[in-house]
Amino acid sequence: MDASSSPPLTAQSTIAVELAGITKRFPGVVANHDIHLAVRKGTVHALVGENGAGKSTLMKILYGMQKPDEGTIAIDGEQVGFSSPADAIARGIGMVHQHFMLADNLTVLENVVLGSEKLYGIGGNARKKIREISDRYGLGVRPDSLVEDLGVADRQRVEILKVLFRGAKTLILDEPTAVLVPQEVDALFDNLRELKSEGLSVIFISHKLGEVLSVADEITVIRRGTTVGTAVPAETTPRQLAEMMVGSELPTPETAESTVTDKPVIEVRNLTVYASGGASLGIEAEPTAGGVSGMISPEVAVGGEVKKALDDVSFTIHAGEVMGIAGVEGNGQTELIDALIGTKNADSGSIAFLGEDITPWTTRKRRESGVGYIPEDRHRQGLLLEAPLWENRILGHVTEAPNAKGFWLNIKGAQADTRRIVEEFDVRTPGIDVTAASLSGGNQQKLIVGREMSHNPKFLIAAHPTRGVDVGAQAQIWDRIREARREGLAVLLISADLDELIGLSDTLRVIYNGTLVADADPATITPEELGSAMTGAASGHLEHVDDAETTEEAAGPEDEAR
Ligand SMILES: Nc1ncnc2c1ncn2[C@@H]1O[C@H](COP(=O)(O)OP(=O)(O)OP(=O)(O)O)[C@@H](O)[C@H]1O
Repeated sequence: MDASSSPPLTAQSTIAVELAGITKRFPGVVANHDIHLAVRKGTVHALVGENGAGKSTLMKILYGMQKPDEGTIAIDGEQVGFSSPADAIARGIGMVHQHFMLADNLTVLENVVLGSEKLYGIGGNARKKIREISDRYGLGVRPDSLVEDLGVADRQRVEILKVLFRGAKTLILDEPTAVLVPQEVDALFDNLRELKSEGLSVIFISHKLGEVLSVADEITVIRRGTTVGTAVPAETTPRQLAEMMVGSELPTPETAESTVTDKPVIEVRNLTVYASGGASLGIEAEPTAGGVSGMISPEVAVGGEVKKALDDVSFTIHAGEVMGIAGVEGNGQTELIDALIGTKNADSGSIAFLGEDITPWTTRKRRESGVGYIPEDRHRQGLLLEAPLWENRILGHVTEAPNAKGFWLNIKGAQADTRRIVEEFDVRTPGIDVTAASLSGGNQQKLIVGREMSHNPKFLIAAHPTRGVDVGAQAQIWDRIREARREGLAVLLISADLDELIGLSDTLRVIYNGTLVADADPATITPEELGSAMTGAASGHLEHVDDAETTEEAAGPEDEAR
């Protein structure tokens, strides 16, 4: 941490935003209780806390999305009352959501002016303003680019620009680094420093405590709905911060030992999947926990052009092995997951599970045979948001115990098991009858992981298994995966969290443009090297993967124990 770059935190510094005595109750839950947060002008203020601690609720209150039951908000020393985000925006509050909200088929300019046409019109003036903001804060945004052509980091910059365009003086960034590779995180932090130097303030929510300590000027810690203190990064370690969040000392993580065996669980050979959906193998689209399989034949692809999203991919994962796949989002990971779980058909190639060719199997058959699935998008694919937790327990496992007894649904069994999962995975909820939507993001994730691990899968597809999950719960989920791996579970791990990929994987592959371009040794590779490889610039530490033979060798049990 470069403490010298931070402005002095004196009592004289102007407070840009002050939330005092904020209390917010939901049925059965006090989400915020007497919270105090003071954000100084020209600083990055981090907000940290366990899943369900109340961070998002507090920010929704500041952004006018929710009304507090008690407490006050002051902007530049003046007390305000917000009834909607429009009120908050008018007072200079901007929010960049974790899930980007841009329209893909529109240009940057169109996206930015959408809804605020009155400010600078929709033509030359708006374009000029966008360029001006982009130059001023070093965002490098081009007004006429089509959003669908932009990568994740560029889209995020457009979101930031959109908020600045509307006159934001305080920006709320909700887990902005969750989807970025290390180099992109550095670039984002440079942007934040620019914003600071122009006198703007940033409220930064993150579970990545190392990043928090490197970018924040001040940190507010929330535990179970209440402010428990503030920390100055120069005087705090990640561990101390985590202990403040949890309220107790953290256990020292166990060292991982290799459990890889020579028994193949999943054998993927020459798998090719077209971006447009893939040719139908005569299986009807079926609603599953993995979503509804969409089988658009290549002929209907836009413009008649068919692009390979996954091109001739081969690998083997053995019992007891976690194979991690690193890659910038959109390089074929989604299609690989879809092909493995069966929501998209292979256009050529094969998938064998415990020696049996499952390429033509339905998603349901795969799941019933022992394929577990933690999906990428928990809202669209992992949960029924408006259904109670116990119904979500059944999702994707309708025919299996404890949810079924013979041909019948066993509701009592599902409910009892939901209570067990809530207890065991520390899902913070007032009960199992509340809707999944009312859980905080991290707690929704814990519920999904609990559900999938409860069916003792033999092969687990884990996409971002700890996304949005706090450090304590992350360690717990990793432990559960390691424990199951010791029992012979094979795991395909896809994650944007490079520390997770390196920490959990036995073997590590890099996916780029739909092909596995390299493999890496998790014992020696650094997140930075992996980040470079992901953007297509493979470093010397990586070996080239030519074919299935090389792949098998690299994945073999002779891998050194770590
Ligand atoms: N609309 C709602 N209805 C009922 N309960 C809610 C609602 N929104 C939030 N809660 C509850 O309030 C508490 C705080 O949730 P919040 O989303 O603010 O936590 P968070 O700190 O942002 O967590 P995470 O890090 O997991 O995103 C949780 O117990 C959550 O279940």
